[in-house]
Amino acid sequence: MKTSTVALIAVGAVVTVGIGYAIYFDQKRRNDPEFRKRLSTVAPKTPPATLAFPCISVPHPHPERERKRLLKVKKSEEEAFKNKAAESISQALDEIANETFPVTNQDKEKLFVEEVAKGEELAARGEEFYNEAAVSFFRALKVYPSPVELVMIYQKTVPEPVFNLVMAMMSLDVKRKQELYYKVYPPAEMNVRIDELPEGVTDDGKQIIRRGLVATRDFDEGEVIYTEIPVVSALEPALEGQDFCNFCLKQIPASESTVTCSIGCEKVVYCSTDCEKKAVAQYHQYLCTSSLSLSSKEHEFATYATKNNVKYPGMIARFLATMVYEETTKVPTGRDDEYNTWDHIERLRFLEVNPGPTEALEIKLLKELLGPKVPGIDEFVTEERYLTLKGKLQYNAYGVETVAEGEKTVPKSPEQHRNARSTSPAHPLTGAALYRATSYLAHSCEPNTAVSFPRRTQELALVATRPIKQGEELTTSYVQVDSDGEPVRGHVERKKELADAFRFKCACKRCEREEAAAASSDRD
Ligand SMILES: C[S@@+](CC[C@H](N)C(=O)[O-])C[C@H]1O[C@@H](n2cnc3c(N)ncnc32)[C@H](O)[C@@H]1O
Repeated sequence: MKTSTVALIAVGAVVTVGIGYAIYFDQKRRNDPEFRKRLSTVAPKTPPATLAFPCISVPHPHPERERKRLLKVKKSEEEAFKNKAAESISQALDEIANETFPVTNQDKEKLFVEEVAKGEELAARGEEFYNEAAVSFFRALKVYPSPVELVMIYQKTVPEPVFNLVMAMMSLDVKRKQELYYKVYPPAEMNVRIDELPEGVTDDGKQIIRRGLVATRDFDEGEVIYTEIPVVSALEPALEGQDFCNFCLKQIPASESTVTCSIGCEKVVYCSTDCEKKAVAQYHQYLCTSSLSLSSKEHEFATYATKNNVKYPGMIARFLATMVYEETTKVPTGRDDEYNTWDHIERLRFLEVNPGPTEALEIKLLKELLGPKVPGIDEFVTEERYLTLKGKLQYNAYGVETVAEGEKTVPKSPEQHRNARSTSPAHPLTGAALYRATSYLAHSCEPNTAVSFPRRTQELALVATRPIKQGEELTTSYVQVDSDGEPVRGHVERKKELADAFRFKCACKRCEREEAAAASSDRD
């Protein structure tokens, strides 16, 4: 193999797949569990034991015993080889984690060419150098814009044992990054951590684990534990284009003038030029209906949402656009402890959304809207991924309240999400939003926190409703429990609602007390 084979093919491949958005969706594929599953079926394969531990063949008088002995030796050699390979892979990854990777495209390209050449040269020297060769190929993979394409090129050009080592490094790298997530997120200044907690027991006695928020210090009643900006949000369709900001969901006071869309559409307004700029950059450039005919895909998408009074298709479109924005504007540092929007969302649990004609239509509209503008989106938005995203939004999003009760009547949308002040369901919801940390906030019928929107924007503040000790789990109410300090309904009704909407059995102290009281009055 010529020294430049990989580099030559790789350059060709980048040209074919195109750079830009395609890069992003390619990276997503690499992190995709399905893709990883496919990888794990090819790697790590154990090279023949003779490679590292040549078998010593000694004639033996008992052929059957000898066969068994040889089998045993072979098995333990293979095991030792696997362990040794795993150890050196792990060490190599530790070293690579401490390296600083280049930021500019020029420097990345330089590193890529150097590492690939080094890898090829080492691989050509023979088995003894396979580990080092794999490390070089892996480094090249780290800076290459389209890793999946490069893996395919490696598969065709690199000796099989080296390829298997590169694959094993890739798998372990993804696994490590996943495990690191809850160690670095949420950041310390949020005063909470995400812990594994017991959720209950299955019918066959297995413990169910969920993740929840735990305080990392003490809090007084009324103290703000953290504030959080959502990953994605959306106004109620009925408020769009009126006096509500399309970006931060704030109501624009009558004394202030609204900021209109700089691209020129009349469907949305903003409370400030700052909100307008952010919205256009992050998502509105893909959704804007300006200067387009009424039959355009943008109009069709917007009309669908208004006519059916639904926010989630629009939120999914925004979410995908935001991912593209993030990927094309951020300065990569190559650090393993940095996570993007998808990394956050990927971890959230969700309720299954069944495919039906509504979802099929939404996927079609979304693809027609974004497809021509975002290369790679067509393959990325599979039916499964769309339903998963919708399920995650429906399960985890909060209703956002940016107006006081009685200030405005907003038609309720048919979509399900948790309401911030579930003790006051009459409170009008301005929209819905998905938050990274708050998504992990569990339910209790006597919670120790409340979700609020003190700036009357999408920014959420989690407030302690009683003194909280470090290490205590934080909870809020997903459903209406009290009204003006008086219970509005009993544990049976609350439990039913929680089971229907969130599929879990509430076992909070209040439910326990009420159940015990009901049981004792039944006995009397
Ligand atoms: C909004 S989701 C939160 C899940 C979280 N975002 C995650 O991805 O792990 C709500 C789910 O958390 C679990 N949960 C919340 N509060 C709970 C509680 N008090 N007891 C048991 N499970 C609870 C239930 O599975 C519920 O359906």
